[in-house]
Amino acid sequence: MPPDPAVSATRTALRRVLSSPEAESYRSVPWVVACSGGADSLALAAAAAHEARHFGTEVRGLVVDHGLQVGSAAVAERAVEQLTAIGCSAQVLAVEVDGPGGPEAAARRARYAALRAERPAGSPVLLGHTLDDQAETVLLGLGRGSGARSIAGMPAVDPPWVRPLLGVRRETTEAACRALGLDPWSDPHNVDPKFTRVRLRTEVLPLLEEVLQGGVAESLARTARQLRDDADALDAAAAEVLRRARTPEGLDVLALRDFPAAVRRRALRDWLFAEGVGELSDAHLRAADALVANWRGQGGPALPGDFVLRRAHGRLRVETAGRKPPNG
Ligand SMILES: Nc1ncnc2c1ncn2[C@@H]1O[C@H](COP(=O)(O)OP(=O)(O)OP(=O)(O)O)[C@@H](O)[C@H]1O
Repeated sequence: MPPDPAVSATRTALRRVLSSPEAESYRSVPWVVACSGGADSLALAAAAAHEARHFGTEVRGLVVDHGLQVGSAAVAERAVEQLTAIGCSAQVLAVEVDGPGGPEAAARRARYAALRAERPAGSPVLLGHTLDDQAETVLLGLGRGSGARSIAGMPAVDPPWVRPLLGVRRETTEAACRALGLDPWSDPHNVDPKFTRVRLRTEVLPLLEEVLQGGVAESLARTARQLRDDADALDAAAAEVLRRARTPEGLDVLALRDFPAAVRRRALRDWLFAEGVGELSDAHLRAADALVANWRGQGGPALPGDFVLRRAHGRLRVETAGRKPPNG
């Protein structure tokens, strides 16, 4: 009997990503699947267990127990049971969740650190993000105005992370689990409207789908792919411009000036970052860029971390606020 269409879709998606040139080194090493016990990562694990036989490799499931919800250990054990039943070796990683930024951010940090540390050297870690997650990421990035990189969404291959299901709908992973007799865990957080993402998923996206008569999630995911290609090209151009503009005395303004603003600002952002200046806003970068492309002798902008950018003798330099060399 041919496999269920949802099961086929998850397998095809996985095969496609792991056959791509970017994933070449991952084909014959063990694959790790990060599994929460939810439908996305359980369907992913089942697809991986099936495909691994063709690739001549094996699958290890890692289930992170953040210990934040009552009964989390039982949820993790249940995920391990199901992973074992579909032919993966599996283990629970219990992590300590603390540090800045609230419990969600701390849990994410602890999860990724544990997965990275536990994976066999050279192995990919497969994550179950779906097309719906991608659409939500893009919409959130757009709404927050956080720049091309965040609107470009999550990449499919970002070593050691691999996201084979970015082109697969969440409803497909749920259908695949049903067809395979798996019993995914429903995270109560996924329906709690105190989380921004949940409201996006349950209120904003359905309304947009209705107003635009469907296809919104796919369109957002397509936008992400296109922007990713554009952002990659601009980043590569900026890296080359930056390579030529660096001098021991600072950044050569003339080597930057005639490039498009999108390239200049990226080069400036990367240079400032390398100089130890982070947390840059769009306004900071525009003010920095004005020193290059629209200079009328004005002073440079103050930058986060008590730094100031100055232009002198045709060079840009980052200085600690307070020092003031002659203009030039
Ligand atoms: N407890 C967990 N144990 C192992 N893997 C997990 C766990 N939680 C999430 N994952 C992995 O991460 C994927 C994405 O999960 P989820 O959407 O909940 O993450 P998130 O909190 O939105 O954070 P991010 O999108 O940054 O990963 C899952 O499909 C799964 O592969």
